[in-house]
Amino acid sequence: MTLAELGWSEDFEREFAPHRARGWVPGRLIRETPINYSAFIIDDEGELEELDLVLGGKVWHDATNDAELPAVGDWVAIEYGNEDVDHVIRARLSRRSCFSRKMPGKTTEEQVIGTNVDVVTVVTDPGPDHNPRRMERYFTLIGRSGAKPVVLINKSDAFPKEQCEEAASDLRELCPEADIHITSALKGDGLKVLESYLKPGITMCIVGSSGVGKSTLVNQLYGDDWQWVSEVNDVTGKGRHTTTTRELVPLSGGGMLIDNPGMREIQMWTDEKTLRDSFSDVEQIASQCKFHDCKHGTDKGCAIRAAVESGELDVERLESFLKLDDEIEELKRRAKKRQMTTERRAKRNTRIKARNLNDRIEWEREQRGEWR
Ligand SMILES: Nc1nc2c(ncn2[C@@H]2O[C@H](COP(=O)(O)OP(=O)(O)OP(=O)(O)O)[C@@H](O)[C@H]2O)c(=O)[nH]1
Ligand SMILES: [Zn+2]
Repeated sequence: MTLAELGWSEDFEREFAPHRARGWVPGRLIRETPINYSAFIIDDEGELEELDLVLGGKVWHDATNDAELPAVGDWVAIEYGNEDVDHVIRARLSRRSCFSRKMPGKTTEEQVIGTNVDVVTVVTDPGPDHNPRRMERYFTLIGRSGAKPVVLINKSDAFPKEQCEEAASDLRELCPEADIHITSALKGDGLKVLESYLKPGITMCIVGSSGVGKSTLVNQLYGDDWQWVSEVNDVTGKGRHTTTTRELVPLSGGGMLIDNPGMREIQMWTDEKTLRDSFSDVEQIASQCKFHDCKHGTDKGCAIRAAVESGELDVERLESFLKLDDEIEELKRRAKKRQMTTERRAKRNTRIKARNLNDRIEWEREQRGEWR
């Protein structure tokens, strides 16, 4: 295997020159845990090798926020350690693209899901999942990342041809930059489309609602050597293949997939936004209730109840709105659990600093302003 097959390019090589001069080697991050990172490197024999790394003090120090810290997909400069000293990330190369989103909940912190992603594939279907408003959110997210948007309108075998074409033309209108394909994973043409993008060195993410055929497609890509278990019961990642699995997977046919819990949650997040948006008229009325935590029952000064009484708001619509709140509560509960995991992760920096004596010395020296 070569660096190029891992996504390395001449631009990276140029940026890496000063690091090479110091004897550091390039590696691509494939995993991030609360205490360390793992990366792929290409060893002297041209073999793919996996290394565990700790974060160097300067990299941590130079990051002005969490989003600038190394993340899965990043290229980093590695200083080799030995039996007694950890391998250390000494620098992060600039990102060609960055797939991120705002963290769930009230924080405005940006959460990086994957970097140096070339193609983001959204899988949907022409029937129950077809939802231009939700797709618009995906397109915004992908557009911001710098990756190429590709859509598979899957399960074409189960819907009339005209319905597939109609869905495709809706989406083409919505996002002319996107490649829109009508596919059937069952018939195997979905795999062909994915493979046409997955040239050597190309990194792809696959997102989309539950049940649209993502794992079917990914399992076809992996072939016999892997199974993608997409059932995620909760945010701890339970039910996934394994929690310590690589989040960046090289495919035997070329190209790589980035798949991590954040990627799977995009679906949850977009659904919450779409759900809320579809009731914006009711939300608007609710915002005029006297109490911000109004249950719209017997509370004093309830604008919703007034709107129902005056006929401005339909009772049935109110009922689904009230149910919607429960649904969103459930989504938030899951998001919060996820955020707790992320916050634990944010604490890793102190631990990393304490983990490695050399790094702590370097860190303390920096704190005293002795760095260079
Ligand atoms: N008719 C038809 N069914 C499909 C196709 N692709 C997948 N399915 C079926 O749709 C169901 C859901 O497919 P999955 O691959 O599990 O969907 P997913 O997107 O991974 O869903 P989650 O696991 O919930 O994230 C399965 O029963 C598949 O066999 C297709 O092209 N045509
Ligand atoms: Zn009210």
